[in-house]
Amino acid sequence: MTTAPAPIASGTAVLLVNLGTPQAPTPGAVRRYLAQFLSDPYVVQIPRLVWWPLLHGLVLPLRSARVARKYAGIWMEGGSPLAVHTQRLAARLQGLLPQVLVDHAMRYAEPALDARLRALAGAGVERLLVLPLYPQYSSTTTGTVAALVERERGPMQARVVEDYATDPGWVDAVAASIRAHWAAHGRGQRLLFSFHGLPQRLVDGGDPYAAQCQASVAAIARALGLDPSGYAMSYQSRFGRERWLGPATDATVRALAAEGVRELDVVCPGFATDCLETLEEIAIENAQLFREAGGSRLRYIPCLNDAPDHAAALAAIVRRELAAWDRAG
Ligand SMILES: C=CC1=C(C)c2cc3[nH]c(cc4nc(cc5[nH]c(cc1n2)c(C)c5CCC(=O)O)C(CCC(=O)O)=C4C)c(C)c3C=C
Ligand SMILES: [Fe+2]
Ligand SMILES: [Fe+2]
Repeated sequence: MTTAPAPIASGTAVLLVNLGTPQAPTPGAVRRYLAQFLSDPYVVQIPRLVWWPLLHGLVLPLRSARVARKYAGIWMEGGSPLAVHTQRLAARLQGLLPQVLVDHAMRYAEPALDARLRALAGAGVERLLVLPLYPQYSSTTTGTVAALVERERGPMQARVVEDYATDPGWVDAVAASIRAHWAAHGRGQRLLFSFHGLPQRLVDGGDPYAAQCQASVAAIARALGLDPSGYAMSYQSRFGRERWLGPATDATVRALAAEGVRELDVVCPGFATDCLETLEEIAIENAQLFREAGGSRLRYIPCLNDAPDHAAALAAIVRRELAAWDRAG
């Protein structure tokens, strides 16, 4: 992970950046990961003097072991799903873009973003296109990646893709994955689009995330020819006590069961790769909630991960961004 990539002729590289994930499904590794993640002022905006004792005295001791057990339930042979799928997607993208170097990094944990930036600069990269693996922009995700890139890019010129929430190639890839899932596993009575949540305060303060999630849903539903009565949208993974974006996924899943929906399909187009929040929270926890509320089956539709048309959509975004960069000089 720390070896410098070979120099490339064009001096241009593409860096995929994902959130990051623990190195092992153990309380210690989860604690180290959460400590770094939840110390980022872009993610938690409580003053350090107040937050630090709470984080280290309460949140980490209470959360680490419980969350480690959840990771253990979804761990793959090659590691955490988010790490495995991100690595495979980067390899697939490199195959489609032989003229540039494709690398990947994580905002938290390994391979660390700041270390990859130094390695790329050291390998002679002059121009770096950063593609955060978040289709919808939020200051808590894309924003913190952009800030770290700006601080650590060294002599490289860097450009960050802000979002691809309604990119036609990406929308078509998501729609195709939903159609393929219906063809292989049957189609439920309703399709739920579930996105990671965000404190409502950030949305009120101008974060475009919620509007972009809505735009993604509208575009995917249009590509599928869905009637508004055929789908719903909600936000999952609430953290802490303040009000988060709603409606909440767990309440929505229960409400749909109470309404008489027996077979429910759930897709998570805010996540480029499968992770704890999809494989555990949706496919295990919410599936159980749905059954407890009277539903018969919740079918989780996987993320695009390293699907060929996912890599093709990202390659098209990269080519377009590099061309725009060339034109801008
Ligand atoms: C204040 C807390 C959090 C904000 C704001 C937040 C925004 C946010 N997160 C994602 C994507 C992912 N989050 C994941 C896990 C995760 N998220 C939080 C907290 C906030 N997220 C925590 C504490 C955790 C860890 C798990 C837990 O302790 O419950 C993941 C999965 C990581 C994995 O290893 O699989 C992803 C992906 C987005 C897109 C987002 C804002 C829009
Ligand atoms: Fe999160
Ligand atoms: Fe969660």
